[in-house]
Amino acid sequence: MKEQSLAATAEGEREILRLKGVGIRFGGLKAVDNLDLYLQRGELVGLIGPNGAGKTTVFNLLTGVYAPTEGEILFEGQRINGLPPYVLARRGIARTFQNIRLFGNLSVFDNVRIAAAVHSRYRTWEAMLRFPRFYREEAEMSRVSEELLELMGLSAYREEKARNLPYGLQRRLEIARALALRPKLLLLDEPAAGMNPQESQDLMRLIREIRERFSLTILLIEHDMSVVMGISERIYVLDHGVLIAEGPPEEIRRNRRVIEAYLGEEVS
Ligand SMILES: Nc1ncnc2c1ncn2[C@@H]1O[C@H](COP(=O)(O)OP(=O)(O)OP(=O)(O)O)[C@@H](O)[C@H]1O
Repeated sequence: MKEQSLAATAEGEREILRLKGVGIRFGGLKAVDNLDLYLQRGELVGLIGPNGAGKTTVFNLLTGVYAPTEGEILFEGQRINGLPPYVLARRGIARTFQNIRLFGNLSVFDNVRIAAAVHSRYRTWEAMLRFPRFYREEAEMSRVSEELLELMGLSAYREEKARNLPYGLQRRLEIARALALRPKLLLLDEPAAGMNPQESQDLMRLIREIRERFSLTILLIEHDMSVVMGISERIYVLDHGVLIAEGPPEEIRRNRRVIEAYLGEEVS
């Protein structure tokens, strides 16, 4: 009995996220139905499926945009159902969006710098009175933001308005901004959308690099099969809100149901 509970604890520590029978209904539509999913710490996992399968809805459930109508979401062993987005961001869940959501009129640097402020601990009155802690934290946040721009290859665009960046760089900036939240779990929603093959390859390399460097767990929605098959250790496949397969890329590629629902014959 004791051994069993020890094993359960060890499993709990390895596991960062678990969804148990999670579902959400929008009126008559079950966008996600009875979903079981887990992520081990440090894993890089793909989430794929046809348009409208429920992938982005899963991200919205994980980031508190929606509360599940059924089931349970555990993050680091704790139930997070229905917690608001800012709490989940502070707990360590960050995301990028399918439709890029940057502050277009702000500089590249400020987009990252604002996100870094999520963890600032000084109080408003300390900022107003310019207390030392305010200056220390401001300097630290700026330093981290500069580093992230450097890492993402964006330093040269530091003062540029975000809206003026080419599309591929805007996607990189979104990732930099998510990293400024110092996440444990990073959710990437179609990061390679609109990129040419070379940009996608560079992005894959970068995603691997940031995972190592920041000890991240990554869940990735992506329609570009060369990216998702090339980078993921495991893949979940949704169709009409239902999980139809889970496994390593080479299994998913050959899975009959996945081929019929999504991949078609050419990828197999
Ligand atoms: N707020 C909402 N209200 C009503 N229906 C919604 C809402 N959000 C999502 N849906 C519906 O839920 C289903 C799943 O949508 P979702 O955006 O999660 O799919 P997806 O797999 O991310 O698709 P895509 O690959 O096109 O981005 C769709 O039928 C969508 O219309």
